[in-house]
Amino acid sequence: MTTEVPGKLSPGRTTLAARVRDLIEAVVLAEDDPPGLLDAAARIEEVTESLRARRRESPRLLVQADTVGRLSANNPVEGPGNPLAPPLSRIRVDVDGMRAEVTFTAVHEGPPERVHGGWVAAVLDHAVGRAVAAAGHPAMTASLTVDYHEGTPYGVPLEVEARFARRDGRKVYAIANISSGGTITATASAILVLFTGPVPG
Ligand SMILES: CCCCCCCC(=O)SCCNC(=O)CCNC(=O)[C@H](O)C(C)(C)COP(=O)(O)OP(=O)(O)OC[C@H]1O[C@@H](n2cnc3c(N)ncnc32)[C@H](O)[C@@H]1OP(=O)(O)O
Repeated sequence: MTTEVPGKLSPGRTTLAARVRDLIEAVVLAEDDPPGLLDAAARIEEVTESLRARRRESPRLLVQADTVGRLSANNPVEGPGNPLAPPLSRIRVDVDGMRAEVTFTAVHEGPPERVHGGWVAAVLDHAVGRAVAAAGHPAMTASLTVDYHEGTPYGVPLEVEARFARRDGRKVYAIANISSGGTITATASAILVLFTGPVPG
């Protein structure tokens, strides 16, 4: 079952997700103090159980969202309701494409001081999906080629850009990049295939 929330998400949900994001970072950076860590684990388990007692059937939480129409606030890249999402901010979507900001943290570290390539690819994948939907061609990624030009830093705001390139039958081509302070660290080219049925939210 999905829940449609017109307009904005409830502040409770975004605040909870933000605090859990902080928690995940604190866990990753916590000093190795076994009794302290076990005590924290027990307290977290209590909170988890209280939330689980009010569990919904589906992770989907649909909100109105710009030109895409509907997008889950629990989307794992963009969604402010999902603690796993970095999430994206300052999202601007129009027929020309998508621009957004994202700030990764130590949680996303792959190479020392740099973002894991899988997270960079996830953001680029999401961005091309958003860009083609905004251009009027909602589609699923069939192929994503990512070139990592430089390490992508975390702890600083990064710019994400994606745009629709062209369409050939059901195939939709798009490109995207992620940059830090004007330096492009990774680029992607993607082939997406148009949805044949209803577009999932
Ligand atoms: C707005 C929301 C923003 C969020 C965006 C999130 C982006 C995502 O993460 S999408 C999720 C990840 N992607 C997926 O799960 C997709 C999994 N793959 C599939 O479901 C299917 O392979 C699918 C739907 C892409 C294509 O299958 P199907 O509909 O049977 O198409 P099919 O007939 O095989 O191919 C259609 C065309 O695409 C081409 N094609 C298919 N796969 C590829 C590929 N990997 N590389 C190149 N071309 C391909 C085919 O050659 C064919 O071309 P042509 O029309 O010229 O003959």
